[in-house]
Amino acid sequence: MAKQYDVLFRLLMLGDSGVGKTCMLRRFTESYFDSSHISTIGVDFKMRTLELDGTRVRVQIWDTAGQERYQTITKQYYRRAQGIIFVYDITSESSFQHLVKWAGDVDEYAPGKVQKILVGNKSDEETSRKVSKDQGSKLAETYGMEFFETSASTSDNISEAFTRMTQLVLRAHERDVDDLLGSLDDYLEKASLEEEKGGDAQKTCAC
Ligand SMILES: Nc1nc2c(ncn2[C@@H]2O[C@H](COP(=O)(O)OP(=O)(O)OP(=O)(O)O)[C@@H](O)[C@H]2O)c(=O)[nH]1
Repeated sequence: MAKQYDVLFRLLMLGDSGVGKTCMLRRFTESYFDSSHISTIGVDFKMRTLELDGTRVRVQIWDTAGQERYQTITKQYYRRAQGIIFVYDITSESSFQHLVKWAGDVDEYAPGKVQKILVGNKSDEETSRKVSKDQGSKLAETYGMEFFETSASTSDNISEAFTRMTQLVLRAHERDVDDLLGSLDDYLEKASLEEEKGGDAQKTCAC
């Protein structure tokens, strides 16, 4: 069966417990919002395929537990990620302050080439806001990241944030992807020639 995508990337969501990581992921992958909070245990993931600049990108998005007691487990996933989404809750000052810790952990455990964005979630809760948009934007600038305010509840900016994250990763790995697609083209050409000759060609494409 033909492969449904060209490349596979792994993204990781980090941030305090309750900021809305699971809800954001559900909104993006299943267009669904649940107002209950069931804490993630360890890690969980969901997939979605996007078509970007003519490339079919399959993203495997890892949702990590924000609770401290799972940190030993979640840190093991840092080094396998190509993109990291830092999330805080705009109604929680502490979740914003803790970003220093999350970013420090990533510097320690994640690969240098990893792409990062900053997201302030729950933008629908304007009346309970504790972190201004300006504060979020300035912190993102300090870290050299792009910044989004999102709402998993209303869906505002959710697709934009995940899509941009994926695009940044795709661009950072453009050369690898070009090499991969080039070898895939060679393979398909060879396979069709073999088919014409009645032969059989096989290749396992690991990305
Ligand atoms: N108003 C509003 N509530 C939200 C939003 N996103 C999440 N929530 C609520 O915030 C609570 C926590 O959401 P989760 O997605 O479970 O939080 P989490 O970051 O995955 O938490 P952990 O798994 O413990 O790390 C839930 O009650 C959600 O309904 C949002 O955009 N707006």
